[in-house]
Amino acid sequence: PRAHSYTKYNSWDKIQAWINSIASSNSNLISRQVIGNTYEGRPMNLLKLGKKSSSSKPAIFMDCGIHAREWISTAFCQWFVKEALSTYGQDQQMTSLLDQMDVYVLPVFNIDGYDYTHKSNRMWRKTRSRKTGSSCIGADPNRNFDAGWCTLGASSNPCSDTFCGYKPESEIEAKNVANFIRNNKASIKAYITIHSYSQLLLFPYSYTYKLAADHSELMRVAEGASAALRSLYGTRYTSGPGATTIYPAAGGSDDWAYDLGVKYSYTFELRDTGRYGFLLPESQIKPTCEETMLAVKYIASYVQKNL
Ligand SMILES: NCCCCC[C@@H](C[SeH])C(=O)O
Ligand SMILES: [Zn+2]
Ligand SMILES: [Zn+2]
Ligand SMILES: [Zn+2]
Repeated sequence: PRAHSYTKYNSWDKIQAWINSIASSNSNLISRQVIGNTYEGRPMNLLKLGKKSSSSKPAIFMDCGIHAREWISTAFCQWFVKEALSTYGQDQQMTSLLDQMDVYVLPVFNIDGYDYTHKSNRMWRKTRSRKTGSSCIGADPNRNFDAGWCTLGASSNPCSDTFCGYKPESEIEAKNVANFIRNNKASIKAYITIHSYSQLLLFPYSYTYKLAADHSELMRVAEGASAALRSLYGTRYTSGPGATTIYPAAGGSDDWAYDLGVKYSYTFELRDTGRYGFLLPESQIKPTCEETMLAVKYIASYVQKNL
């Protein structure tokens, strides 16, 4: 059977095998922990990148694949891990980052949904949770966090693609991630969540039109990261608060992390702007990931300088 490839959209089985092998590839720089299981019982593997240290280091938390059909997002987290390990020791910025901080990477947040897009419905977005009383399946994890929950830009209809869930963190995947971040909030300085598509770099708030207390700083960093991204292939991103830059949307992981105190909280919407949309060709995985590396490294180095 086809092996794992960084320039293909890997099935969940390939990604799980990749996680197991890469997590044991360099005990000084990477380790793995399971933060809980998905609704259908798949283990949520969190990778921890960073030079091993007996004391706890400041950290960045990045997740991919909240939405099942956004395959370029999941591909990016795999790419990031590969780049981090392969450029540590050569790339000054990555070496400094992993020496000073830890980077937690959740390669696939919504594993059940991701597997479902490979096997059944390519356009599935939500989790695959079931509840008696409704024939419709799943909730939108990015509407299920306890941040203005279900007030706007979300639906209380279980059949909607933006169903907010029966209560905040009703989705076990969201609860597992929220628990981890809550338990580690003293060290987590930044939260980055990867989505597609539209080429946007968003930050809080989406649950209100009110500007965040740190709006101007978050905007400056987003502009710098977008410029870094554009420097490689000229790809243009728009930066701004979610509510006015894309649409109002309550219950998002970024807004929740920000209100918890994780100041540098960003949502990426990767390529493209609609030509292929969620069906971005595999030929664009490499360029998309390379340009996104520049933006993520820009944010990470800014966080480092402002510890
Ligand atoms: N917290 C919401 C950030 C803005 C919306 C992001 C998109 C990604 Se597909 C969405 O969840 O609809
Ligand atoms: Zn998404
Ligand atoms: Zn999106
Ligand atoms: Zn590279």
